[in-house]
Amino acid sequence: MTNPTPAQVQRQGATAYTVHEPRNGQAPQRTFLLGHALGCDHTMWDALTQHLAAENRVVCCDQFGHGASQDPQLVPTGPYTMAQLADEAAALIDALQLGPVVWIGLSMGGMVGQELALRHPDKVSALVLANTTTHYPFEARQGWDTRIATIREQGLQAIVDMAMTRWFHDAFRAAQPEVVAHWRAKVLGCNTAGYIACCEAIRDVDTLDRLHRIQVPALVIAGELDLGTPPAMARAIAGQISGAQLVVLPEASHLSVLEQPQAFIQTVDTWLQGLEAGTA
Ligand SMILES: O=C(O)CC1=CCC(=O)O1
Repeated sequence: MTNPTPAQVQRQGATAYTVHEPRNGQAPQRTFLLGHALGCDHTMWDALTQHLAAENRVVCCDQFGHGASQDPQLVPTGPYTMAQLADEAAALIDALQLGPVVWIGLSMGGMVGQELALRHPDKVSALVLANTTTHYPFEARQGWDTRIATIREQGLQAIVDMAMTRWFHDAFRAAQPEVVAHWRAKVLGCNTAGYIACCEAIRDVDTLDRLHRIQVPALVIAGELDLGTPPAMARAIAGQISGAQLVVLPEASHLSVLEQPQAFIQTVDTWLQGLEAGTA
């Protein structure tokens, strides 16, 4: 696993975040704000952060109930909504005076990014939406209800192995058990109520009818083996945002940035170069 230059965890209200200033010592070319998946934390982005922070400012935040955003005095009680999580991200952008950011979000982070761009269009200059969806069909929403009920009754331990099979495909789990163990421990390290509250926001995500309003450049990334947010969901997003690019990563399932970090980084880089050249 790639570790970025250490950055101190800081806090804005209930939200913990890290800031990486450009390593080249120059003014940042762009400012990126990175939103992680359910059950993870900002370190999910270590490889991408390390790469982008060569020339850019990179801010990573921990979602309520995750990582270092677990102070019971500060973190709101659930259920959460995607609008609420997006407003929290907007408040962070304002508090840190980040200006319009390139939001990169995976799964839950991609859902927050959609709402952020819809509710606060002045705060987003471009979007990367990875392994995410605009909504869930009825059966999948029932699946989230079942997951929530199971956690309420038996704790996160009861769902963590299922989560690993959704996050990482069979060959990856066999080849890199230490990575799987690391992220399994992250799930168990979440605040149970916060995890459930985020599940409720995810279950109710609903942006499809509004997505056409997004005007900024967008890159949509899918994993060809992702069962939770399959490529069809990515196609639906890309079909609604004018000019969006869609890339389906081979041999990747849900946590594509962890399974295929180099391919993920290369995809983002190529798209950013296209933005600069005016071709994306
Ligand atoms: O945990 C999962 O099953 C996959 C997932 C859906 C939204 C998210 O952030 O992770």
